[in-house]
Amino acid sequence: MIQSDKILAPLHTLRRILPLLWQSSRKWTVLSTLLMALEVAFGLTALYLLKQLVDVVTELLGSDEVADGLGPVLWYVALTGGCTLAFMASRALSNLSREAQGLLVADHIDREIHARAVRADLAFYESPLYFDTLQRARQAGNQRPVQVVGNLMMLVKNSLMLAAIVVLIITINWLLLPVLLIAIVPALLVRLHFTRHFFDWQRHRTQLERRASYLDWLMTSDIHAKELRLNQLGDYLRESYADLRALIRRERMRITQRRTRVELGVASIATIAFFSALAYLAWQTAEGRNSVGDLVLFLLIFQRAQSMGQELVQQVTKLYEDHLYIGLLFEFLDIRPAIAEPEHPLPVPAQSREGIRFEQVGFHYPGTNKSVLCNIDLSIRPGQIIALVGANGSGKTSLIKLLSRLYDPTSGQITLDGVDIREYDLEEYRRVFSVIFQDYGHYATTVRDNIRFGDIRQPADTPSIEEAAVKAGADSFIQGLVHGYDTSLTRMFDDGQEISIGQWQKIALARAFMHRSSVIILDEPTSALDPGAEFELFENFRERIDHRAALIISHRLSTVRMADYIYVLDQGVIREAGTHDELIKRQGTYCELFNQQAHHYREVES
Ligand SMILES: Nc1ncnc2c1ncn2[C@@H]1O[C@H](COP(=O)(O)OP(=O)(O)OP(=O)(O)O)[C@@H](O)[C@H]1O
Repeated sequence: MIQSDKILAPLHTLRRILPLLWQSSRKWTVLSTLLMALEVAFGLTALYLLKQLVDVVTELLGSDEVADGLGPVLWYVALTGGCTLAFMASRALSNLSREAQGLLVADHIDREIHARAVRADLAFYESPLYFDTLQRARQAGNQRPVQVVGNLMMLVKNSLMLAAIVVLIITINWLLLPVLLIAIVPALLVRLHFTRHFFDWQRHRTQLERRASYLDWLMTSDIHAKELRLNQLGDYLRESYADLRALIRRERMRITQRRTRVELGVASIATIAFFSALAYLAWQTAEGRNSVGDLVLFLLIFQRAQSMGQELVQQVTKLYEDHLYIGLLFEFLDIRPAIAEPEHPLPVPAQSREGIRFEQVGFHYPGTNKSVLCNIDLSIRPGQIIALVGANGSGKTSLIKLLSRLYDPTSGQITLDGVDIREYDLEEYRRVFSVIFQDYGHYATTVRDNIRFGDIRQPADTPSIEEAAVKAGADSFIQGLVHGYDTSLTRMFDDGQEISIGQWQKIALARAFMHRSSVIILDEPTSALDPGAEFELFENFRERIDHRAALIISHRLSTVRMADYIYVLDQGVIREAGTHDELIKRQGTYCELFNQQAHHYREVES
């Protein structure tokens, strides 16, 4: 059963490749298959005609009517020449169409990989398995599906030619057939074995390769360039990289050396078999049981058969390898997000009445069992400004991730107007929010696009971009840039300009203001802003956000103070909740934190 599964697996791969080729480019798929079939047909016909020509010439040489026989000879010459020309033309066109098809299929596969990557659950990025699968899919290469069809055609062609040669060998002496098998079959088995072995090794070694790529990236990217120089990490990283590469190289060489030894053994057996056959034929010829012609034919044909067999072995190995690697590609393409659309999604209410409620929500990250949030009850009513306060690691960002459905709770539920948010259309639901995370994006594109990414459905020239920048306090510095809103940011491409971290944060704020969402979520929105900018942002915050609801995370309690309601998180649990005045009166954690910060300022003042 297992064996038959193994044999049928390449057929299964083929069944998946064909629709992929068909989806990528119907026209080129039909054309290149047709041209490849023509190439094979003309190639075989030309060979057959050549054989006929030789037969006719041989017959003619033996007859007295040479002049009469010239007609058919010329006829065969013309036919063979025409066929050879047609073979060359179809081969050239077939190569051309395969190349065109290859480019389209490669782009199609990239698109499919990107489609999976942008929809994959956030949880995937937290699992090394995701990166391994992605790396392997990339390793598989986007040209393989096209190669498979080409290799398959060549395999058919070579098999037919080998079959013809086998028939010829049998006509000399059928006992020579096992010799041919000894020359081909063990080599095939050895190749298949080592292809699988190498594939398994590579699969097993994906993380090591990724670690090496990571070190390479550390040494060559700009992100760590400052620390790398100041902490003089260069030599350490180079050594670590060299050690990893040496380990990978050693393991690989070990496999290659073993393969070379076994292949040499197999080739020696084939050679011994060949010379034994030769000796046998020579003996038979000496005994008069074979003609000298048979002996010469054997020498000529057998070598041809052997090289044909080698090609065949290569093609079968290649097909097997393609099947293994394409499996890796499909492994990635088969990834399905767990945060999925419900079967019958509900439309999100245009105007929320009750707002959002967390009801006894608990959460731990996939693959861990540490509880990050526990029995959370929290509500955000329309137009209400909520603040979340808590020490590092208390679960504030995780709560936002649940709210924006980047993860689903492990217990309890979150509702919008009384309906579990898992019932809503996912994309529509996510549009309820505009979020800036602490690690917001720095996009290497224009200022305009950096802001427009907050609501990509808007046109590039929408005045909303400038309005959002004004609200975020970013407009004045943007006007001062060389090309204003059309300035390209980061130094990654020509004409790009770098800006300060605080300026990046203002652009991220503008991005959040760009989208006319019902709820604005800001995770540490002012950590890099100067006090003046921060004061300006929160001075008339409610008007700035057009009286929409907001959820703000901040360690600066001066910012938190203006919120309508404050939740204090501690180790994933809500310890206190209330307005600023209520919490101060309670004299709990919030009051203590607030007094610590206020005391510090008072000290500075005095
Ligand atoms: N992707 C993750 N996978 C597993 N655990 C995580 C992940 N992200 C955060 N955690 C854990 O969850 C807990 C809460 O993290 P979270 O980022 O929500 O805290 P936070 O309150 O936002 O902290 P900070 O104030 O430092 O931003 C921490 O103990 C952290 O180690």
